[in-house]
Amino acid sequence: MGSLRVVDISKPSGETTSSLFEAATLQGFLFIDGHDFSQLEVDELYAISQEFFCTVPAEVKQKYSIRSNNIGYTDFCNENLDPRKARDYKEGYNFGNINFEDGTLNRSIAEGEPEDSIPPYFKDREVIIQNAVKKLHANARKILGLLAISLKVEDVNFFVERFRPAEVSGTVLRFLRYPLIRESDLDDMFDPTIRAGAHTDYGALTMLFQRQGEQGLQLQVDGENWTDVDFVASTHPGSAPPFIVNIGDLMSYWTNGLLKSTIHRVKFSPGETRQSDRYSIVFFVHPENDSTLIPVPSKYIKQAAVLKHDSSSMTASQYLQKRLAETYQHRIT
Ligand SMILES: O=C(O)CCC(=O)C(=O)O
Ligand SMILES: [Fe+2]
Repeated sequence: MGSLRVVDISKPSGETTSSLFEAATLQGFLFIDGHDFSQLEVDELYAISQEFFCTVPAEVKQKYSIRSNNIGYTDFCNENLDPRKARDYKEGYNFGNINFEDGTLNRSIAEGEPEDSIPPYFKDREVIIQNAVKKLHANARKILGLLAISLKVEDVNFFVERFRPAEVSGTVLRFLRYPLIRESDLDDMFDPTIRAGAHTDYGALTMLFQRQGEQGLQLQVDGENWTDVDFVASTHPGSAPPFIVNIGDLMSYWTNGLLKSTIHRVKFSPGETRQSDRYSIVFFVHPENDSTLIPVPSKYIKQAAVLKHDSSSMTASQYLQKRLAETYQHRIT
């Protein structure tokens, strides 16, 4: 497999949708250029993420530990993306239950549920994060609309109607930090080269910013070999680099496997030459909680059915709960 396709969505055309379709059906991974994020905006998000992980004391971060609603802080070795392997050496913070219309983060939705308060460090920088999630969600809806066209879905609004900005969904913004590991830091607890175990994503789409010199993401397209995802620069001056988009399990269910939810992981080579930690910013896009996972009405999908999934009786939120339970294995409440 060569490097990933770059699709520019700034002026969508027939070529854009066919390119998107090819990448989503063949690799399940691609780069999106022509989004509306400037380099400055993304740098600001990285700066917030970095300062949070490196300056907020561990006991404060732990006060906001991740709960079963997938909101909060996840500590080193808490998560098992590949449940057969060692736990992941990374830390992260998830914002969830977001209202993408007004940008409210971590809103409480179920009556009687304790509120997911935002760590004060983030609270002080809330507006920047709110603006970013609103834009991420708008970009996601644009990509979903283009996918609906490329799939020839009978109702071209099929996807966007299931991702309304103010409705409750499992959509999450996640800051991740994978610390640099030196030979002297190694112990037997974990495989030092695997930073996030092999997995597929649980949602519909994932959007991911990675920085130059901090690669490590790998895909397994053929079920055997791992391919590195390189860094790609934007063709638009002043713009942030293209973000990576990958197809998640729900989109695969919706399309009878026509769009690929590809296995991936984060791995660094032993004796790696990086000088710093790796940070990534990930936006996991989920449909409204009660969306069912029926194949979308498209002749194309009927004809091309690759996989018949037995998921039609499940909703998006039931599927998310099932996958989170496997990942955390009783380590969250
Ligand atoms: O950090 C990355 O590059 C990818 C992380 C990932 O695949 C995930 O959290 O689902
Ligand atoms: Fe992932």
